[in-house]
Amino acid sequence: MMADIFPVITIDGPSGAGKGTVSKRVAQELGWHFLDSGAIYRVLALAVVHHDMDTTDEESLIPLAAHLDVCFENDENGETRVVLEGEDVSGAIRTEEVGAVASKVASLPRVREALLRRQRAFREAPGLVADGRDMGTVVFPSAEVKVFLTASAEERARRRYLQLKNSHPDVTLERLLSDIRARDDRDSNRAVAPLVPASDAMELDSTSMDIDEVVEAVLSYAMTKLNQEDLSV
Ligand SMILES: Nc1ncnc2c1ncn2[C@@H]1O[C@H](COP(=O)(O)OP(=O)(O)OP(=O)(O)O)[C@@H](O)[C@H]1O
Ligand SMILES: Nc1ccn([C@@H]2O[C@H](COP(=O)(O)O)[C@@H](O)[C@H]2O)c(=O)n1
Repeated sequence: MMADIFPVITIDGPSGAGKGTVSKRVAQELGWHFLDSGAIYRVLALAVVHHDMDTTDEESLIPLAAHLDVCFENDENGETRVVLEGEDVSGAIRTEEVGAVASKVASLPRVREALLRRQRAFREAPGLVADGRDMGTVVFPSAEVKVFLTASAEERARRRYLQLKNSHPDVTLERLLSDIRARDDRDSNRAVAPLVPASDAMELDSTSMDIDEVVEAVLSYAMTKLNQEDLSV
């Protein structure tokens, strides 16, 4: 497959570990493309809510996933706008409620399959940084560089709280921690593409690291791996 010639860095891990933030920064440093695969599941979840659909009805969700009318538009500040059926949903998809629906529909094997091609299409020149749960295990198993980014559930809830408290004054740390634990449990224990590190992934615990330290650690690991790949061809 032609697309396989472009290198991929995958960053998988649980909710709030910092995958999106770090992947975006790494992609900017390298001048590569960026795939936020969670946003695709979140957009699907929002469409399910908008259309008042049953999250367990796999047959009805497959066509919705396959023909999801979504586009990702980069604005002049480098921010990505997520547009679903013509409506800017960039903010609406970020709530824990939408995350919870996303993790329900993401447990349906044929829904995941329907989204595979859309995700793989992001592999373009000069390279791709992809963040999610199964980037290194299922979507890009041949990726040159794989990272599994974690942090304690308490630290992830704290990060999410700081992120949401101004826009959603009703959020509480306790509620976020229990939502994160429920989502971890669902994502890790589903039958298809569960949240597990790829056997060839570097595991990085960011609990006591700041964003710059994580970005630096990922870039330095990626450079080593990519140089090794160059030498082996
Ligand atoms: N190492 C870090 N230290 C402190 N805060 C961080 C760190 N990494 C990320 N954050 C902050 O934590 C919040 C969640 O980060 P981010 O959205 O990147 O996580 P994520 O793993 O992509 O989550 P999700 O999978 O739910 O989308 C953001 O507000 C981000 O700025
Ligand atoms: N590769 C992926 C990405 C996401 N999911 C599911 O979507 C939920 C929301 O993802 P965020 O990264 O935006 O939090 C997540 O809880 C997963 O259930 C997935 O299955 N595979």
